[in-house]
Amino acid sequence: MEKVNELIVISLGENTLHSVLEQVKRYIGNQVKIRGYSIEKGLHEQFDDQVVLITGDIVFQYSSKHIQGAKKVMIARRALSYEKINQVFSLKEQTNVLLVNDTEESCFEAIEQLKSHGFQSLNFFPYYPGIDSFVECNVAVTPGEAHLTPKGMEHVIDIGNRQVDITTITEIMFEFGLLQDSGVLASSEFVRDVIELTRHLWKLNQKLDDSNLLLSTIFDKFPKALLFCDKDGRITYTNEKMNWIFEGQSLLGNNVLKLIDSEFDLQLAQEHEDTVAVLNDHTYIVSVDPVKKEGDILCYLMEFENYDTLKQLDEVVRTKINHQKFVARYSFSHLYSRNHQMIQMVELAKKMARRDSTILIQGESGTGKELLAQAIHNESSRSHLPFVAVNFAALSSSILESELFGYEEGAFTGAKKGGKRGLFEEAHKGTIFMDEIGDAPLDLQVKLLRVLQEGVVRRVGGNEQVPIDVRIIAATNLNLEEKVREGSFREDLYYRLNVLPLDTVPLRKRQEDILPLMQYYLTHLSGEEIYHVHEYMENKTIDFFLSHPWPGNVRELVNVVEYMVNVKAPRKKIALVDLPSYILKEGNLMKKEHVKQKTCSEEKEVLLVIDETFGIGRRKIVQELLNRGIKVGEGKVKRILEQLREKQLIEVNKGVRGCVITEEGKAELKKVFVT
Ligand SMILES: Nc1ncnc2c1ncn2[C@@H]1O[C@H](COP(=O)(O)OP(=O)(O)OP(=O)(O)O)[C@@H](O)[C@H]1O
Repeated sequence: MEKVNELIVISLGENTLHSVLEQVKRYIGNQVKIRGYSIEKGLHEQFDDQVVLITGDIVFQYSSKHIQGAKKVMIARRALSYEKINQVFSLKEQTNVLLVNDTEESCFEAIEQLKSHGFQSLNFFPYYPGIDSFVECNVAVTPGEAHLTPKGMEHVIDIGNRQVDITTITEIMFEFGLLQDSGVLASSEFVRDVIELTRHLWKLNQKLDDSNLLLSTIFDKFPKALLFCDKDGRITYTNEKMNWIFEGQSLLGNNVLKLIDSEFDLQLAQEHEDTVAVLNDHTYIVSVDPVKKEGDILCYLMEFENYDTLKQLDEVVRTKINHQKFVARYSFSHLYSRNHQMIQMVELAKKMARRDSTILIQGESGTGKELLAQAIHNESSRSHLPFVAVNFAALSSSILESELFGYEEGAFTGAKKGGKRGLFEEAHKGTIFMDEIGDAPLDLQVKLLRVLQEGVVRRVGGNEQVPIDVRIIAATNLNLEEKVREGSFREDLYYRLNVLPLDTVPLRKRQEDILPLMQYYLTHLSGEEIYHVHEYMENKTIDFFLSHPWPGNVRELVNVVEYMVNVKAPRKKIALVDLPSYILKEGNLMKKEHVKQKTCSEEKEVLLVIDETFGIGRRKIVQELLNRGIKVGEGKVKRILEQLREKQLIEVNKGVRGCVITEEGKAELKKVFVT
């Protein structure tokens, strides 16, 4: 029999015919002649001994007489075009949709296919030319037959002609013996189609990714912690600040109700404007907003604002507004520390606040001595009465005297008419804070002592004794014991002041406080809610801060934070180079010293402690070494002291004078620490 090299394609409508012809020609158009016919236009030929491709079962019914003598009849399997189907995804569940096609059968076929592709939740109703009646719908979906949709249809989605699938193409090729020659070509054509489709999907994805990035950047810059969760509370999105509440860990997929304290209720929370909730041991003001689409709740947006910070800001604002001359602004809630020694000290201070005895606060500059004094006053029964601060380092002896004790009219040239009440009188019934008391001139010390002993003041130029009832809190960053030994501070005054001693701890000895204090002040000074310092600065900057010696203590830290808040560029974290140069220099110096100290023997460590703390006893040396991370028992320190004494590097005195370094000792230290 003569070899047939022609393919006959028969479809119901012209539209489908053109689409199928175009597709089949792409694969085998070079090797096989292809002719097409539609039932729509009418069939007049017989296709005996021909190879025939029909576009559906229904075509068979209409063309059976013409193709019964055909050599082979194949039915094309056709798939939906994924490229165009995405519009159907935008339809809401349970929407009534008119499926428009050229025949009843092709309508049902397309409906079946759409359902099998996951569109079960749409209600499809068929529409084809000649249908008796049909369900009125607002939306029509059609595979390439948009021209058939009934008039007045608002929304028509054309998902395009269905594509002849690869198995049908393979069947045709097999029939024409082309599989070996063109099979590769056909499959590569098919692969190309798949690649095209993938590229298209990738582009769509890319667009989604871009808008996601945009949105998450906006959310990350938002000043509060945010999350989205579904109706059951399962978290679907969190911004950076939210993650920092949980120390940077991702919360996606967790249930927000399990993260919040048990009494929290999503429904109730959205009815109230602000609800208080506890998360990871901190209190937050939470507001919940439902995100709705066409009346249905899609998800919830939850905002969290740090309640503790808000409360403190509120207190500061209130005390600033109320600020009068003699008001203490700070309370214990402003004094932050996780350090064991500091916590104990604060507990002690709270107890002392209840009594009236004199307190002496000793500690390095910037460690919060004044803050502590104000907190003690505000915790005491005198809190509603004046808190008067006087700085002994800032004023000369004569001015100090008239400021403290007041003066009578005509007491000296320039004295005010009618005289002036002194600070002791102003502080009557309240507290007087004598800052930098170590700098008080000796002559004034005598007068102070008398006031403390007798509870009366005498104005400059006056004779009258004015009784005063004040609570005294003194502070110094100098070593008063040493000053007593040197003779520059009166021993009797020292004992009079040192009734209730408190010692603040330098920041370098409480590393655990550095980052929380930074976070606290970043939030206060930037006006933004900073949930974790990592939001604000690079890891290297954080490491630097953790190893910085902080000679200016918390005051220095507050200054650095203020500097950072001023220089920080939007969307950029603070890097080391952004820090003020003085702090970088301090850091380097410290590192060198640290290296040297590490190489130093215990004997040298003890010598160093004695050098730094004039007249120190054995027990205090052990404690000081511990503070520096060196554990040496008292017995060993005793032996070391003995050796140092034998080498004449120190003098060991009995009683208060303790151990003192000698000139030889100092020279020895220099040898160790020469760079
Ligand atoms: N534990 C702390 N928590 C929060 N802020 C602190 C703390 N300690 C100190 N500060 C802050 O550090 C700064 C310096 O504190 P303060 O003036 O009380 O130090 P000081 O020891 O009195 O310093 P100086 O001896 O130089 O007078 C202040 O802004 C204070 O609020």
